[in-house]
Amino acid sequence: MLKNIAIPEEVVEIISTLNENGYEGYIVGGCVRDLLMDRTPQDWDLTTSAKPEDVKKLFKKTYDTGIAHGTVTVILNNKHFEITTYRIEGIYEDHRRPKEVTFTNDLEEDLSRRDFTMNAIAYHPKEGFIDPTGGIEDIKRKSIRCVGNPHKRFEEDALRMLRGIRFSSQLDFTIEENTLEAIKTNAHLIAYISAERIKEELDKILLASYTNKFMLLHETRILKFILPEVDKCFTVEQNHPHHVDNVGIHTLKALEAVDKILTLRWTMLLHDIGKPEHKTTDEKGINHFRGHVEKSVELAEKIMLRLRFDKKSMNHILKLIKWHDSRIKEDKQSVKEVLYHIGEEAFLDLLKVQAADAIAQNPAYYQGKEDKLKNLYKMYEEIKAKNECFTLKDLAVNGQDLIKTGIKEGKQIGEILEYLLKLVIENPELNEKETLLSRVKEKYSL
Ligand SMILES: Nc1ccn([C@@H]2O[C@H](COP(=O)(O)OP(=O)(O)OP(=O)(O)O)[C@@H](O)[C@H]2O)c(=O)n1
Repeated sequence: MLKNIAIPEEVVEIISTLNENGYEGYIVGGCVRDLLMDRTPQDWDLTTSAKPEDVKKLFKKTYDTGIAHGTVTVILNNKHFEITTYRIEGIYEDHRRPKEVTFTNDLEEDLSRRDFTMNAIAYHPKEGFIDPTGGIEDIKRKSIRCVGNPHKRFEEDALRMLRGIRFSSQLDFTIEENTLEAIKTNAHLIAYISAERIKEELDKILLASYTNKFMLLHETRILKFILPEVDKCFTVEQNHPHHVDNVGIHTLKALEAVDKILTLRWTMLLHDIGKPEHKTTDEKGINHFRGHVEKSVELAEKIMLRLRFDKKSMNHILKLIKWHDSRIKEDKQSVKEVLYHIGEEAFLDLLKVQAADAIAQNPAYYQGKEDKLKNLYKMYEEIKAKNECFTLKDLAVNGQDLIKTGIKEGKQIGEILEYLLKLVIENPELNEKETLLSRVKEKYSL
């Protein structure tokens, strides 16, 4: 423990300043947890017996962060450190934040109001660890356990249930039995949490190293409340030669198979959510899902609006879901047509999405698909290397050129450009100004 990671000199300086002025000061929370696991902390949070106004007097550069909750940020060497006064939280009214907080002089009281034992450890460079709830042992056991009564912890702040599952998927920790039971019992309280905070935690889970822990969201019933459309997928069997798993398990496998990029992870999570509503079974017992892609797009849009996705990510994800099942023919012309329709960025992502989707299906099916996708990528490279045209901006002729030949400004210009682009996609050698203009003159008798 603490083998490789040094505590920044500024943190040591802040603690010394507090101590020299008669106050206690410790680092606390996520950074102590990270230190104990030999991980580099993202930020360093401190806790102190000094009241916020005293903290402000001790340091030159400070600003109020959450003064009502006792947090002041100190700036040292251009780095920012949050210092929060020891506090006891008052009554929680909305299952998210305490109505008021009371300051205390007792570190242990402060530690005992925190969410999990692994987050309730304080550290002082001279005194070492202060760990009244057994957090160090739990970290060694790779166990996530609530401080005190888990029901009370989750009733106070329902977001903690999602945080617990997020930590489990980031750290590969197991959620301790009573804590897990309490999540199952209190799952419905997640409805009190804002869409933004839910999305933030889901994003972290989707980008975590142990995405298989996503299953905990289903098992605890949290998923039923935050993404019922995805939750339903776990009850839908596919009974199809291409699929060995139910839709939910397939979704999780596809998630793991795609690059750790948020838009791709969300695409995989939502790509089949239309399936539960579009299942039909044929006489051989094989299930079919005709029309599910359109339904997936429709439901995905609703979910992303609900979770307040930014427009750009949302449109990209919708495009990938819409195209995820498309069969791109293995010829350069078809590749160029797809490139024209969805653009380069989406095309490259689509190949990744189709690969992940196939890997997550019956393994026998992926073998053929892998070669096909590689081939499509090769064709794309060739198109790029030869500078072959697939967008209007690559066309050797533009609207102005057409106007100069005597065509009137308006709708017809657009139609002619589309016609020329199609022609050039089929016959790349025609992409020269003179050639294209003479084609136009011929076709439109100019
Ligand atoms: N709902 C919450 C959020 C936070 N905390 C406490 O506040 C500390 C700091 O919270 P935060 O910075 O949000 O999380 P970290 O634990 O630092 O982890 P991460 O930065 O990975 O989110 C936590 O360690 C925990 O002790 C809590 O008790 N309940």
